[in-house]
Amino acid sequence: MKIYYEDDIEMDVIADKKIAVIGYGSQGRAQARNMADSGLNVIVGVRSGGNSWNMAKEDGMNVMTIEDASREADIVHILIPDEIQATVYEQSIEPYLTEGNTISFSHGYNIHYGYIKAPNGVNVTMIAPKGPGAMVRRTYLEGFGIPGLVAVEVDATGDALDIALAMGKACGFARAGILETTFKEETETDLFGEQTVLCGGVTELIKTAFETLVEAGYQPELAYFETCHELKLIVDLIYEKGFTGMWKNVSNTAEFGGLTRRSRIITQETKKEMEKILEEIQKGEFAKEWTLENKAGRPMLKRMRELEVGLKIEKVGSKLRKLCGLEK
Ligand SMILES: NC(=O)C1=CN([C@@H]2O[C@H](COP(=O)(O)OP(=O)(O)OC[C@H]3O[C@@H](n4cnc5c(N)ncnc54)[C@H](O)[C@@H]3O)[C@@H](O)[C@H]2O)C=CC1
Ligand SMILES: CC(=O)[C@](C)(O)C(=O)O
Ligand SMILES: [Mg+2]
Ligand SMILES: [Mg+2]
Repeated sequence: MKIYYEDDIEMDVIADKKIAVIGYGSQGRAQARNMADSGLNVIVGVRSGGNSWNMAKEDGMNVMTIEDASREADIVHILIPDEIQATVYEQSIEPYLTEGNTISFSHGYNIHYGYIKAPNGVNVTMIAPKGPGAMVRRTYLEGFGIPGLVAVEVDATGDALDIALAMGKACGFARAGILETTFKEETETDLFGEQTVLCGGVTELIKTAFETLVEAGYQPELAYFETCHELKLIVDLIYEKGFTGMWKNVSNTAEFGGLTRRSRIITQETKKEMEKILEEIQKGEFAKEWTLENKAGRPMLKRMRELEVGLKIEKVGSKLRKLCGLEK
């Protein structure tokens, strides 16, 4: 395991390079601004006249079409949604690549599953934050950063790793540490983490606990505060102090109850299901399912989004977040 920090990384390898950030969404806006604020020559490549174009202009970025940015740049950092990267790459990026260029990602998905293949002579690298775009920007401005992952799939120029690390340092990731990995390991662990814990698992856990209390007749507002709102405060303790530190900060009652009951909630059955989900990721079955969903116009995702918005916890939560000023 190799972790790189600020002092391990030289910036001169990209000091005179043009870096095109393709996409100006969660990661694109954050990483483009961080790299520009770190003194790099950043171009934002987005669709002409769209919301991202206008936002990037308002942020004072050097904005071009994806084609022009890809033609102009030495490094093309692709930060558009995973499910459309292959199409946009084929139509608007690959035709403009030249020998010695680098294509760079913040998720290994399209390279790992073979949806994007780089031409000979082009580096393929990844510099990926382990956190959402908003936190990439916020922590950078606070003088710290989000931990990052770095990987090199193709090193055509002999300095692909140095290039990726310098980009990560410019984004602030080296302040927290950049861990060396592979496209395969990043892709499989990122998909697994977001499906079973970070996004999927945690919302199902909260939703189920909230519904259990409400169906038992408790006030929905109290159920929301107990099972959702307070979770951030507990996770912040784990983030800062680990399990042991968190247990030290809650009551002995909570500690005894939590330690004796948690394995009745996340059971051996749960572990078996996690192993099955990981296998689906490793075999490419999830990627195939996501590709088919997009080809069909995302019917399942649209339906699930409608159901999510209609959840009781969303209605109760929105009311309470507005009352305390968290939500506009
Ligand atoms: N969202 C996150 O916090 C994280 C995302 N990533 C990775 O970063 C990459 C970018 O993800 P996000 O920033 O979440 O994407 P996003 O969904 O926020 O990107 C939206 C942006 O992509 C562009 N875009 C959207 N549709 C387009 C189209 N059809 N043609 C051309 N441009 C289009 C627009 O500029 C738009 O603002 C992905 O590979 C993702 O897996 C990695 C770590 C965390
Ligand atoms: C924020 C992040 O790291 C995720 C959950 O992997 C993602 O947005 O894809
Ligand atoms: Mg992730
Ligand atoms: Mg992800």
